[in-house]
Amino acid sequence: MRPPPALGDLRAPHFILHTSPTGLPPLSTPTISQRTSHGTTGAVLPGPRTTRALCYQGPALPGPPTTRAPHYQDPVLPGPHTTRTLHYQGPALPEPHTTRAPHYQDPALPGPRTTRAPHYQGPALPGPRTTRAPHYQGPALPEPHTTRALHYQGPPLPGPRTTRAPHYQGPVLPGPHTTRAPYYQSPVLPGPCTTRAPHYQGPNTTRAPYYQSPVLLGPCTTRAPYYQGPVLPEPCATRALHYQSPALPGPRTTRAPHYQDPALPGPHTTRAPYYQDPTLPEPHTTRALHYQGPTLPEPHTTRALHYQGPALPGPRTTRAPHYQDPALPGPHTTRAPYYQDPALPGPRTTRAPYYQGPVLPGPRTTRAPTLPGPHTTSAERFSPPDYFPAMAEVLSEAVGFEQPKVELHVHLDGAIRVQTILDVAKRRGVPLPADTVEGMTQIIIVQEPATLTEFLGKFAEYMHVIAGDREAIKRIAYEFVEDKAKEGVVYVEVRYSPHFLANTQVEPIPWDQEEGDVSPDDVVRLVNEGLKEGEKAFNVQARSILCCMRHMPNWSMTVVELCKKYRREGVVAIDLAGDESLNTDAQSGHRLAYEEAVLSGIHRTVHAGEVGPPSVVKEAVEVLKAERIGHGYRTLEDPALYKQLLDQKMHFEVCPISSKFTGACDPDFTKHPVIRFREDKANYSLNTDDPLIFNSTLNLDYLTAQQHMGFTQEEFQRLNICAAESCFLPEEEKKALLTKLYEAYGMQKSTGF
Ligand SMILES: O=c1[nH]cnc2c1ncn2[C@@H]1O[C@H](CO)[C@@H](O)[C@H]1O
Repeated sequence: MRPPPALGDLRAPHFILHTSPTGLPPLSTPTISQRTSHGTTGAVLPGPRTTRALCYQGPALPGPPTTRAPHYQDPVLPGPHTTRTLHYQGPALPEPHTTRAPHYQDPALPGPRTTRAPHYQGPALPGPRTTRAPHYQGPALPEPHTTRALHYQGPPLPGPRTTRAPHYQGPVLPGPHTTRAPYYQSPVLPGPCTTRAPHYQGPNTTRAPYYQSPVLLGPCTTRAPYYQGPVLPEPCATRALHYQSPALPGPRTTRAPHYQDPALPGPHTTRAPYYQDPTLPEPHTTRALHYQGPTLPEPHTTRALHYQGPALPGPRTTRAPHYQDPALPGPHTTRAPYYQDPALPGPRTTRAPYYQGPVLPGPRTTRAPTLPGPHTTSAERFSPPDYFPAMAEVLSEAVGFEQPKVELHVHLDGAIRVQTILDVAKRRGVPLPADTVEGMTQIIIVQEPATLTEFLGKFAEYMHVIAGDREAIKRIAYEFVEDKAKEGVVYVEVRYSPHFLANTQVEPIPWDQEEGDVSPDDVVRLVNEGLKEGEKAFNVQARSILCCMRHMPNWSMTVVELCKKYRREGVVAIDLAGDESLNTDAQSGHRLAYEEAVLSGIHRTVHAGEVGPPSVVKEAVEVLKAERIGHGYRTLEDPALYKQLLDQKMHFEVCPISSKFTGACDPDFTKHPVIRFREDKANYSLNTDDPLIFNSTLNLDYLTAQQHMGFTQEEFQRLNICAAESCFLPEEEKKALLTKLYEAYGMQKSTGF
């Protein structure tokens, strides 16, 4: 038997190359004259000059050395001179002259000499010698000879005995045994009996993950994640996550996260996170998260870790936390926290380590945290502030409202015990700037009214200690419930970003962590466990809300999937948190996630109108279908919108102390929007938001409302009943909670508000 020719041996023994007159091989594909020393002729082979396939590498051919041309795949080799096709790697063929298609791997073919072509996807094979499609791995097929190909994408299967596609894991399908294959991609999901994509668990029809049809009708349609199709024709269409086409046609279009094309044409375009091109042409463009480029050329640009807001107006630009360039040019610049350059040029200058206050007014002035006068220095001599407005009230142990309370808006990562941060840091060997509760508290807390952006920077002081540590994550959830019990809370919905506490499967890994093994999914399970154990130990009902983050639209689909996955383990809703001053309109990631939440029956709340304008509230309600609004203070600036929300009994999650320290509201509490809410008998609640960072408690929020805004016990009762009515518990459990409150308040249910 003749061995097959090696790749470098094409001309021998069967090939003759027609070479060019120069003697060199021609540039075009050489003509191959085919010949054989054996004159045998198979039925399908045209003549005696058959040859071996180019690159044939199969086993020795059993018969005489006839062969087929490259890529020849006719399975019906009738006679004794058949051969193997290119790349054949199957098992030994049982009979001398049959052949198998390439990649065919089922050894159990029932009949003699039958075979199917690779990738066969046709209908049921009629006779006893049928076979399965390549790679088919599904369960036993109910009928003896039928089969469906993997990746079946046809219309609904008509009869009761059709099969399920391999890997199908969805819920029970409504019709008798029909199904769609995984990767079903039909855009026309018409009626109530259409099926769900794999993993889909919601009540209504939906599109499959990875849905890619480009023909979405109408101006406001969205594209699926991973959409990579052609340019979208309508102005309001959003771009898919990972969309990378530079040809965005209209003004105000946004770029997908990870978009990195520097040639953004219009004045309103935004840059994606991770954008790192230093040559931003327009004065009002913003810099992306983690921007690390050179000095910014224009006076109004800014840098800030996480800062993504609009251009800062004046020459007092700020530097990002962690910024360490000592060459700060102007008189009003500030130093970043951690700035430690000893070579500060002028007299009396100093920077307290970890200084995070607002822009300092004069040249070279400085303040250690909370030092009262100008030009003072030394963080060591720092003592706790006496101007913190509510501190005296805490010390007096006055209680604003002693009856059972419901809290709906509190961030788990903004409600950690300082002692726990210290303990975990010690156990993990994480250095911290202070090793006492007092010292660390002073570093973490917001000392005076700041901006939301500055406030959000505070999380960076300690999140790296807790994130990625299973024990710590579970512990903070458990301790949180204990703290709420002590505050007289009987039902709480606590929120957090699973991504912010993870150190793997999150892009980018937050808080400068090394990659680890705690995924957002793990985080949710750990928090669920901690809350559950806390519930048992402290007799508080605790549910959770998972946060999408404004600056991370590419996390949002995962967030909604986690909501769906853990809806039976205490996760009740999705939220959108983070810096509202970001230009987020048409951020498809959030929009798609909220669409999915609607379709899946996941409850929805959105941070809106805290520092952002009423349009953000409107968008939250109309586009994201929010059922509650986080904060919502600035709704009052749009009377029509406010009236509409009053009429529809929209719930406002009000956080009085928070609103002062994030700069959301006038620090004068007598001017607080919640007074208007009260007067209008709006549906709202009182909440702490981030008690760690505001150094506050729920009692302090109630005391503030009582002492500075004239709230009565009756109003406290009313707002707690509003909170219970707007909570995200299932109806039955909500009723039980309401009954508990009515009893505690000594009310008949009918006297509700
Ligand atoms: O008042 C707030 N407004 C907007 N975002 C907030 C506020 N408080 C906390 N977070 C953000 O929500 C994340 C998840 O809990 C926190 O890490 C913080 O970044």
